[in-house]
Amino acid sequence: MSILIRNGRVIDPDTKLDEICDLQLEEGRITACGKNIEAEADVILDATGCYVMPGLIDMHVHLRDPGQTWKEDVVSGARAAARGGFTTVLAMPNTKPVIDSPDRVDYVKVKADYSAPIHVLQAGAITKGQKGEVLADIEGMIAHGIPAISEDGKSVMNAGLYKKAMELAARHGIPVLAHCEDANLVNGGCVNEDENSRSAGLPGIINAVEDVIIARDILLAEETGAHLHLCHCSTKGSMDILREAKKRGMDVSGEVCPHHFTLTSGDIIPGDTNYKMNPPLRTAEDREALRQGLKEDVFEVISTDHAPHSAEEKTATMRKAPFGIVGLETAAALTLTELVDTGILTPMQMAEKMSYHPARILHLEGRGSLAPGSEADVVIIDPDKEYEIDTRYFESKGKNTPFAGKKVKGRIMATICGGKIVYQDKERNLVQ
Ligand SMILES: NC(=O)N[C@@H](CC(=O)O)C(=O)O
Ligand SMILES: [Zn+2]
Repeated sequence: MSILIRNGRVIDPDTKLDEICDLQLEEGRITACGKNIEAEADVILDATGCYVMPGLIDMHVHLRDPGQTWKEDVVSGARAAARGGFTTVLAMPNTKPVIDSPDRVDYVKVKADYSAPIHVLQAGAITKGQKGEVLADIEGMIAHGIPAISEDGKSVMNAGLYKKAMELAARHGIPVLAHCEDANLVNGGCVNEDENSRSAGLPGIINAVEDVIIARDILLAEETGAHLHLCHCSTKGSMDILREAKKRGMDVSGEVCPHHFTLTSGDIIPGDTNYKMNPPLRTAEDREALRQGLKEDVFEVISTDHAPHSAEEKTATMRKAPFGIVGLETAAALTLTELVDTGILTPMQMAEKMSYHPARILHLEGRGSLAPGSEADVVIIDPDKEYEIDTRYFESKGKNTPFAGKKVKGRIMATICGGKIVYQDKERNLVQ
């Protein structure tokens, strides 16, 4: 199978190329990039007016498989990813049961290999059952292919245990993905602690819940030499502390999710649990700091924290409903609309944060790049296409998003994974 993508704006952070040209894919690899490639191809795609980027990579998704497959499963999640322009996702281990052993890593791997249209990677939990008491079989899971460890959904509150996990991660050269939340400071909070939470009479979550653990984890990473990656940063403090750590030359990185750079707690529609996620929507000051941190590359990654829940579960009250919103099918459009179209990020930075840096941090050889020899994982995006987000078209089982009905600019036209077209927009046919 060979594909020739003609006349797109090819944006490749790896080779720093940003120009209108053609891209050739053969037998699952990128084989050529240049102007007016004269070659036979099984499929020719006309990408005029579109960005052609390395397939997007999402370092933070919840696929709910095993155990809660009414919310999502490996296959529905992977289809949603393909529709969102993603060719690789990393699933978090807070499933039921928790992915804390080589066998459970294999379960996801086998299911994905047989049935998922894109690459699905699995992160291993840090402690058995995410109970925070004893370490999981981290080395066993590394032998079975996990690219990272994470206790996502919570923090490992025992710093001594966490330090041991970091030492293992450092020894094996894999990153530690840190969900930063001090369990003893949360205090039953369900939204950000501010005048909005107080007027709604809801228990609030203070910024220190996140910042205290970010600071602790950075000190532990400094001590152990582990690569620390901060998940879903939401506060101004996270940006300030991360920037300081980088100034000291530390190997630490951080991600921001589209909802945190788009919305604030002031946008919450009272009682609408599609605005409830963890960490919560913060203040305008926090959002500005996140945007600035993305612009200045303090945060090198945009991830979705795709967290599907069923409509029934989300009909509960703000206090009782589960935390989390879906993100795979809205992330590229929100990034384009909120950050690229506004001049905060260049298209190149978008490709860096949504593909190149995730590949680099997770050590995914041959991904996040359009250089010849790389895997033929490519996304074609029309940055000018305007439309309203409509959850009826979502491939995800989860429809829990605060962005339903939002007008956005930027649409995935095609997703190619391993040299195969795994998603194509129905309105505009690129095939010539
Ligand atoms: N982010 C969320 O609000 N929820 C996530 C957990 C997490 O990513 O921390 C989930 O698993 O539902
Ligand atoms: Zn988390």
